[in-house]
Amino acid sequence: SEQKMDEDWLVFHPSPKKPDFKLPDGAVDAHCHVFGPSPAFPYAPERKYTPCNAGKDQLFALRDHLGFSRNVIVQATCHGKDNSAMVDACRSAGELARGVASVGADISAAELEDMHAAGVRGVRFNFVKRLVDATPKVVFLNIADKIQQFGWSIVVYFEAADLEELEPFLKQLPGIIVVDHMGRPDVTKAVTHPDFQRFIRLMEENENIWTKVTCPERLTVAGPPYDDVVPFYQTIVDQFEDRVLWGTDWPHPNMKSHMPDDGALVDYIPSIARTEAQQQKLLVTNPLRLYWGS
Ligand SMILES: O=C(O)/C=C(\C=C(/O)C(=O)O)C(=O)O
Repeated sequence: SEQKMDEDWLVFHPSPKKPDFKLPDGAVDAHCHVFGPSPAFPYAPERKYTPCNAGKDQLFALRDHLGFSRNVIVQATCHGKDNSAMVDACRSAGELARGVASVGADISAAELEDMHAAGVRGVRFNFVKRLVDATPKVVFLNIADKIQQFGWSIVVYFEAADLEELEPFLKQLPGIIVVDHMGRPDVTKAVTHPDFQRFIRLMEENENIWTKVTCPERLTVAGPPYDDVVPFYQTIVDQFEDRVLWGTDWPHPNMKSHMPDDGALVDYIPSIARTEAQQQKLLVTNPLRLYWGS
């Protein structure tokens, strides 16, 4: 039966603007999701929120509207370990989409092979307490070992307060690790604050750790135009331009303060990556290398 979205859920922007910023040819929206539509693709019983339906056709229409060529579709916690909506979207898009799945320790090589054939190229380990219950780290280490044969990478989602405790675990993970939203820094503390400097040092000391310079709407305290968040992105892009990715985060789960216009988010890119060379790496070279092996 139909699963009703949460009362306080903000639905994605119904008519995003055409961006003023012209995306480079082949640009990749490297962090986005598909939700349902339920009941065809039901939400997980263990979920901590129930989203609006936001299916593959709407995602691909947004891709075309904004001027992107490809998507990396990341499994969201509302679908738990049922990756069917994401895999279906990857299959429909063929070479134009890759996926990042959420799997359990019991995942089989055959299941991984099926997902790889559909375009999945990574797994996601989520540590955000409001989204998931804790998973023993040994489970993640087992999954990390299982995916090496496929050359997959690992997306990790955590909050800045958890980085110190997570750091030894992150350093144990093999392959490329991609941190969602810069590990969610507290932007009321300066870029020079020890907390963000811990994240910078993590990237300095570990060449295999990348990050997404995404979701100013989540990190901001000041609100649009997100002046309090942009210096954090600029610091990361200026220092690690070969290890950054960008994405819309459409359909923007769990936004309560406001719902960004996806076209307006694209227009922030030139303030995040201030040179054409940085924009080319952020939007094309880096995601193609990581998810299309080219
Ligand atoms: O979409 C995001 O990256 C952020 C959020 C949600 C998820 O990632 C998810 O449910 O998997 C959030 O911060 O609520």
